[in-house]
Amino acid sequence: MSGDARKTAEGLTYLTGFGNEHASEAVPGALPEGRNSPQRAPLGLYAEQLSGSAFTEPRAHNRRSWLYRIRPSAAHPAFTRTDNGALRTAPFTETVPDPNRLRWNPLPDPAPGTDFLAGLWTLGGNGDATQRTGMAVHLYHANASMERVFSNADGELLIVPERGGLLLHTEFGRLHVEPAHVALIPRGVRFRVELLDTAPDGGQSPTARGYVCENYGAPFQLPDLGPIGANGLANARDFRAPVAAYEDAEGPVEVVNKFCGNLWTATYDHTPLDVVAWHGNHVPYVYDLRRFNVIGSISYDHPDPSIFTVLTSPSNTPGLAGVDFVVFAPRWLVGEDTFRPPYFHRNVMSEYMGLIEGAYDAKAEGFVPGGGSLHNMMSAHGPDRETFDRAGAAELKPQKIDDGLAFMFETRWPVILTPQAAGAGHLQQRYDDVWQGLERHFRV
Ligand SMILES: O=C(O)Cc1cc(O)ccc1O
Ligand SMILES: [Fe+2]
Repeated sequence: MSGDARKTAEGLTYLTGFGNEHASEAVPGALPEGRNSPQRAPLGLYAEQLSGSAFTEPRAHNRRSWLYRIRPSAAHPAFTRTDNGALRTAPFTETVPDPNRLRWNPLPDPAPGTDFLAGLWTLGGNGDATQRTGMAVHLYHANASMERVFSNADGELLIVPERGGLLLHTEFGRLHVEPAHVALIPRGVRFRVELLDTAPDGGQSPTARGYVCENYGAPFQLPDLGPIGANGLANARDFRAPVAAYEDAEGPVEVVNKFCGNLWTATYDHTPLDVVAWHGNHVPYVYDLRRFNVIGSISYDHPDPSIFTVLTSPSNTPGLAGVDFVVFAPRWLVGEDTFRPPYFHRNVMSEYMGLIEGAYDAKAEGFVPGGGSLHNMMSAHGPDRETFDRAGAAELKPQKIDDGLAFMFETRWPVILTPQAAGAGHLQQRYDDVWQGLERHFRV
């Protein structure tokens, strides 16, 4: 059942609830009653199904939406290849997998006129888009709104803004997303990105920067809660889907489609964002990370960060995610006789981390908003020397961590870099040094 439609501060109305069977019409009567595909759809619209799962997947995993649109999506000319820019897709085979701990500064400024699509820059990833497995880590840095429309056949896109608000014009309606929010565009859904904010330095041109997890595998879902109970972590009611809002424009519109790793373009004679009504569960959504209900230890020890999972893309092995999206949100630390920051560890999973604002409690410096770190499978990492020394000497009174918002894309396979990430000018050269000088304290 669909949640209530709610109006937000940004003036947009949303439908609430994760995975719901939503329904929305921008014009009263546009949505057929009692059937999906009447002989003639209301108001002269075309009915079209968009499937996000095989028709026959179990009901709990079945995803599809019905769209009622001015023109059917099929009405378009042939796509032709266009330049992929800095966007790359799995399989990633161009560099030797690197066991080193790696860290990057933010992307350099884009050339004038760079829209969200042109501003996408792939760091690396794993799996194979044609096999619908694995993931990619992208960053974006844009300074122009999209005039064109984009869709991705290869997977869903989890957009994590770090700088600048975005208005996402999707086939399903509009979503507003800003730093500390995330947005998800499902596989195949067409959208364009309008930049909302001017540069922080007071410059007039808008600017937007952030991260994207492209998930080729099973769609993100909420993690099971097990003994946590019926509530907590990301609560389903805080996920917001758009209400139907359509554009009705004739004239040339460029539509770009990423298919098996390449960008293809076609010039339509109308906008494809012409959906007047829809219903279904294959829908885009936004989520405010500040709503995350952080659960942690109230006795001793530092729990594994799986306790901070917002969304998970499961594999066929229970508990083994293709990719998890994890947030390190403001929280209290109260553990007694406990080393409170992240521990030293080696992990069979591979960890890409980014920073949305402030600082991260395992790194005293060098890990900056807009930057990122990669700790691939089994690479040894943890607190830097300064953090280790400080945490070992700290008085263990209750402590609020509220000066930052970090996240992790944690994946079952190593992240293989693109050549542009391996050779980037903004790749830090001496990251290993943060673990230099950890002194020997052993005494018998
Ligand atoms: O490496 C990191 O900073 C991420 C992380 C955080 C934590 O609290 C425990 C384990 C872990 O990998
Ligand atoms: Fe880690």
